[in-house]
Amino acid sequence: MPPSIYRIENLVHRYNRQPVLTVDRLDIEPASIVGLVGPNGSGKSTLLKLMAFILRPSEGRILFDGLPAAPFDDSVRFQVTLLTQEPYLMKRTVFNNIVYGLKVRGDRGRWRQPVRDSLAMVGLDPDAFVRRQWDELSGGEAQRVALAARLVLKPRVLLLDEPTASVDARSSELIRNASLRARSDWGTTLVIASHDREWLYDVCDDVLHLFRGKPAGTGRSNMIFGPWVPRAGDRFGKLIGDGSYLDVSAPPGEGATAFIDPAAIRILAKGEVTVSADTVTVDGRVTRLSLERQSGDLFADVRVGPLTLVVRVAESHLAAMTLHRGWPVTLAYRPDSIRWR
Ligand SMILES: Nc1ncnc2c1ncn2[C@@H]1O[C@H](COP(=O)(O)OP(=O)(O)OP(=O)(O)O)[C@@H](O)[C@H]1O
Repeated sequence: MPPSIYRIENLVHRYNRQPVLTVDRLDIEPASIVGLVGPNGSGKSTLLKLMAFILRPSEGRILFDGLPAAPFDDSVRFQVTLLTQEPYLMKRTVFNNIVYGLKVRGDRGRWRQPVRDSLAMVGLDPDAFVRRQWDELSGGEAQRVALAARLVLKPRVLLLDEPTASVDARSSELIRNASLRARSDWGTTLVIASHDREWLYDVCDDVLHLFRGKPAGTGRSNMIFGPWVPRAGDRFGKLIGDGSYLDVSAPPGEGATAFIDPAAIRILAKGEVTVSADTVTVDGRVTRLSLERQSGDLFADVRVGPLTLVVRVAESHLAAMTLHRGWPVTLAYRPDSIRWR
């Protein structure tokens, strides 16, 4: 088996002596597409910069292809490219922006066709765009030119930080397609940080959650923040409007965050009443149904007051319910299935 393209061991990163990221162990397989999700400040951009070798970890090490990688060393840095959150275009034409990385890497080949190919890959007509100046582009076009400038390198690793943050649905779709093509055409490994969970789950093989600077599990997960209010018995709850609550087990502290596995929540079939004393229910409305590419599992997003909960719809339950966008549903779960952090 080839080594992981990245292996992170005992990594701590600090800014001004404050630890912001701690990763005991993380492996990323070649040609995988891995998502990073987490609240603001959870360390996603820091992790991407460390993986791009433009930051040096305060402690620990990053193996690249099984070998310890020296930050700032061109031999690894040139295999990896990072599209930052606010990509910067130089005050030049689109063509010159795109070939810049090739020049830096000492590529003296013919650039015309690769530039045209990379523009086409992000859905920009090469004839209309190669000669444009940097300031003759919309925000979404600039974002896609910046991505084209990374794709032209045919990188082994493409790191994307919030690639869809300021673009419309069509551009998001094009960025998704370009990411999938980079993997299938060149075996590129992608690591993508995004707040757009649905987009991310659609593109990625797996999604890593970061929470307060630490990995907090993989896959689809519901992360729910307090405040938590005492309820009857030993229950607590989160007020979700109109005097209704999302009930939880006793939180370990005031600022604790609840994680509910989508597979631990059930949509009750029509007419079904609950179940057992240790199960609670909450009403919501289906806002989206999606099929996970890798597993073939069906997921429903259910709006519950201000929250959206992701629920895995078990195949055995599918026949017993009709699910449509906009339909009211009742969710049932056991508060003791909640994990706290
Ligand atoms: N250059 C820096 N100097 C000092 N602190 C920093 C620096 N960059 C980031 N931080 C802090 O490190 C923590 C992690 O930031 P990071 O940008 O990695 O988070 P993020 O998950 O990408 O957040 P967001 O979703 O808001 O982009 C935050 O507390 C942030 O304030």
